[in-house]
Amino acid sequence: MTPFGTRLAQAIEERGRFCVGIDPHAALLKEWGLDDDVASLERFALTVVEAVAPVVSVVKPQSAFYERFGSRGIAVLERVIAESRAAGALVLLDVKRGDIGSTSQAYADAYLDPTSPLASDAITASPYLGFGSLDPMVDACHQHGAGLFVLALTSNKEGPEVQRAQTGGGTVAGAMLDHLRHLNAGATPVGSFGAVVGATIGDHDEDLDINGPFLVPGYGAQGGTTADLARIFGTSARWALPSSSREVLQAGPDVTALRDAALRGTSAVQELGV
Ligand SMILES: O=C(O)c1cc(=O)[nH]c(=O)n1[C@@H]1O[C@H](COP(=O)(O)O)[C@@H](O)[C@H]1O
Repeated sequence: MTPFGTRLAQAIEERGRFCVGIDPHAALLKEWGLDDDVASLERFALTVVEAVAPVVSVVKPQSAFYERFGSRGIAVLERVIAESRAAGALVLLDVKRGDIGSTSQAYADAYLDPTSPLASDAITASPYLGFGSLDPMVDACHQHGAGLFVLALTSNKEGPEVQRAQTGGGTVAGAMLDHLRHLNAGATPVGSFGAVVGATIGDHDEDLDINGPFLVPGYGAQGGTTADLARIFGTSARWALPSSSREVLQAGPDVTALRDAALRGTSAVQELGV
């Protein structure tokens, strides 16, 4: 299987650099004139897939919004994943998993093994049980050409308490970035092991030269802008993938309006020229 980093580079080349989060919030279902039930969840999510999966490089369904409807919600998530991939988008499943190694293996089997019903191109992972606890996921990525986006500097205001804590040689986030740099060493055009760095983070002193991609949430509804991409990533901005959920989803339920919102997002990044 072609490595995820190579597949991401190809998708960006063809479709530009923008990720749409498919997050069916209860408030958005209401805004779209839908009920808060599983039929509405399906209608919402598949409308977004129809609108954006044929045009953006990456979609990012956040699992919690599907899980809250139980097994029938998970069945909708399976369709979102399969139909998005069939339409040519890479699927980054936002599950933020992390556990002891033996359980991480089960998460790898659930999300990264191509024979699983929830198999995705990449997932988000939390390294805060120790980066090495993610080893089974890293191995699965090597085996199946999948990708991992590891939380480094998240977009929420509570993140710095843990992520900016000093370890002696630098910050906790810096240690996570070091691990990613090591995993991506020598990969071309870019490695498969990404970092999550929010568009809302303030100034930082981290070395973001990890030869890997960045998922950049916090863009749009949380206040992040294209100017923040240049500010935060500097020369590493080429592989920074801004991700927006609510700002795009608010354009629905009209399919054309949703697609236009996604295309505007892609153009804004392109115009930035970094
Ligand atoms: O991993 C993520 O995607 C993520 C990391 C982070 O630091 N901040 C963050 O907001 N997210 C996710 O990105 C999405 C942000 O949604 P909007 O604020 O509506 O664009 C949600 O699905 C969050 O769970």
